[in-house]
Amino acid sequence: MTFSFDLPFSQSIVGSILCLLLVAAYVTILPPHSRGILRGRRYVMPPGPKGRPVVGSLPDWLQARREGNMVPWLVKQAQHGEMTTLSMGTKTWVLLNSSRVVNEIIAKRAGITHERPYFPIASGLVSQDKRVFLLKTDDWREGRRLLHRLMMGAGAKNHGDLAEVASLGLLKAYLDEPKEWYSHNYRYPIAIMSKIVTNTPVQKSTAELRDLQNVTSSFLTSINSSFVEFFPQLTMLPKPLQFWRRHWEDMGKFHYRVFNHWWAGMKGSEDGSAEPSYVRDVVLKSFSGTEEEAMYLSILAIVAGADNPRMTMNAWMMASIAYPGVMQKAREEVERVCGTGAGRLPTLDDLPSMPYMCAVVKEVLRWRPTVPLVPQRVLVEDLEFEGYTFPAGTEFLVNSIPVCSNGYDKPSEFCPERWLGSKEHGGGVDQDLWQFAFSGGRRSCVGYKLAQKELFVAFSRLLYCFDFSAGGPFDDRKLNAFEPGEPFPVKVVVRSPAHERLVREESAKCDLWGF
Ligand code: HEM
Repeated sequence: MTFSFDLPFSQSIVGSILCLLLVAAYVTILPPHSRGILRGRRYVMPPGPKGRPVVGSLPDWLQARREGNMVPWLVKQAQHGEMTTLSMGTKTWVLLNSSRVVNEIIAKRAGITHERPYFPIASGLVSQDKRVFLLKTDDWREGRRLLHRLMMGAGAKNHGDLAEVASLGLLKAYLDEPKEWYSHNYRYPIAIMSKIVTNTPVQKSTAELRDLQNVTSSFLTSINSSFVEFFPQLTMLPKPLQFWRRHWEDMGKFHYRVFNHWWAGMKGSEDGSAEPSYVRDVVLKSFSGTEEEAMYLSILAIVAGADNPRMTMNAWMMASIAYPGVMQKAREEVERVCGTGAGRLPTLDDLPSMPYMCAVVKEVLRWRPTVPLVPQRVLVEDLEFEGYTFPAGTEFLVNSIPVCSNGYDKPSEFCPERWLGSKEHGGGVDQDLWQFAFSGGRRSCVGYKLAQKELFVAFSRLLYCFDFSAGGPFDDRKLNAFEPGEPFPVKVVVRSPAHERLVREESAKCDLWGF
């Protein structure tokens, strides 16, 4: 009797405890906006897709990434309005779909939106917790200060000269190896950054450059591409059960090997006889991190300073073959300033006289933004904004394609004219921050000033000296940014013997790649 009474009683206790544990476990994996009831608050979020129980929209996102459909998926999410709420496993994502809300939330409220979440895959396994770009703010601050000093400090006034000199290497390479145009588009910003960071010319083989590009592409695609980024609790499982680890750790080891190889040539010899440089005199002397952290920091400047300009130059090339009429107009402007018969190469001093070319640079950045989804910032305290209440922990992401389309007339057209005419947007290349391309707030791009100069110099000089046409069928929406070979077919031809002579004479004044 006692036995038959005790068993159901003890069973119900065990059952209740199990239920409680399950509820507690479920609550810990709820995204922040669904935990309002626990905090005694009701959060009012912008609209978004309903998603599935527990995982929300995560499976759709991961599938879109796997299939290479990330951009259309992101564009579709913007149909909900200026902001879209997505439940992503344990995370609440809010996509910012217009320049206005990026400015309001990321720039004006930077004090509470500069934090990064922890990325167990992209930052942990792939970057060994050393890539400054993804670090939490306390660990990021010192590296950022040094990067800022490098790109915005006193030395920055020479960056335009470096771009002009390196562009001579670019022109010569286009002349000698026109089929390799896409490789030259990478070596050009690498040559500039190498000089800025190490004060030495870039002396790397094509294979070495390809490795570095591969590292950058695989790093960028590792961000937010594993379900573990969205359920970080899984990293508490015993290591043998973490079946995903091996893949990402191997990637991290490859990145480390490539970085180490570059670093050996960057830090100078042990006896301190290296040229004075940012690495030797700033990073190695004043950075409080380990040498490995110094390596990641120094190489971040090179890869970040090379990859986005590379992709932007490829986008410009796409615009050149898809919109020959626009480029002809830009060329006529350059010729009005530099002469029609291969008179002289355009320089940065010509910039104020070339508003159309400045507008071309801006339009390339708007037309095909190189960072379609800017990695998230975490809100550190609850925020009331325009009728919404966002809980601390909400992750804001800049959804660049809608940001670069919303509010623009015929946004899919490449139309530099849209930047001319109005006082706010017309004129010089360096007139505003162009928030749409370089993000905003405390973590925004530190290299935007250099980018504006080097793109202006490269586009105006290439256009002055070469003709570009399609070398086969192409789709102007497919830039194949992470393709190791030619991303789309282009035929490059020097415009005339006089232009060839100009390139040869100018480039002979400097060593290879201008330094
Ligand atoms: C067309 C050229 C470029 C574009 C479109 C671009 C865009 C961006 C974007 C969108 C970010 C992310 C900001 C965020 O997370 O909110 C970024 C970060 C960064 N960019 Fe650029 N960038 C360009 C050129 C450069 C250049 C020339 C440098 C030279 C050093 C550079 C250095 C960096 C660095 C170091 C970061 C990380 C900043 C940090 O974590 O604090 N970028 N860039």
